[in-house]
Amino acid sequence: MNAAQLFQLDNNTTDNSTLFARIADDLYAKGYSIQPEGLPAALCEALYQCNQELGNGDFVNAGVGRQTDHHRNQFIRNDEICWIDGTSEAGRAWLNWAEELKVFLNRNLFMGLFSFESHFAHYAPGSFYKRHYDAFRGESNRVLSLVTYLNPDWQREDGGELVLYRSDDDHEGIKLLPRLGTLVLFLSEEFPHEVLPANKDRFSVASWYRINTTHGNQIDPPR
Ligand SMILES: O=C(O)CCC(=O)C(=O)O
Ligand SMILES: [Fe+2]
Repeated sequence: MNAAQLFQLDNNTTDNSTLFARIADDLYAKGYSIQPEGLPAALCEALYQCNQELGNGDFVNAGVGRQTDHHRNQFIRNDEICWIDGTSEAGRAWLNWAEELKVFLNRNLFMGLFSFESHFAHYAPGSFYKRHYDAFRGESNRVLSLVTYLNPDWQREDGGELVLYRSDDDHEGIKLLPRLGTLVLFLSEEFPHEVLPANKDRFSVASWYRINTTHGNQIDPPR
């Protein structure tokens, strides 16, 4: 990272307004947004470095929903994840950027986004995540999914595409290579999607905005 990028990251001086407006327009019109090289350069570089520095021991096997049956789960997904809690500089910068986007979307689309959760994901060669929804109506408070990718020089023959389906009846979908800095957002309850097996290590950051469904004494989401 060069000095200008470091300054930008530390001082949060990136002007995100054009990017955020494009995302909001897309979400309003289509319910999803794909922004190639959308991730601001300094943040992209910081997340990439941070991901590079993670070791095997930092990742845990991903689960599905609230199930703990890993044997069954591995037929649905077999990636590994590492939650981003803001203890690293890059993690904090990412959470700050996501917060800024949240405020923008709430102001412009009245989405009522409340909290944000995010993890690095590693798909080893051959790993996949079968077609799924990130949230089911009435069962979860995840409303908006956000994914970004940390793979420079990713080629078509490397596989590992995200396939975003517009509905249950869509079996063709929109195929997207997991290229460095591409941002993808979609309404969590509206778009089934899958990750096709990759031929080499595939790194990403997967995230969700949630609404606040706290009622009575039940605090939800917990943070
Ligand atoms: O990595 C991707 O392209 C999408 C990952 C995903 O669907 C998920 O983690 O729920
Ligand atoms: Fe997903």
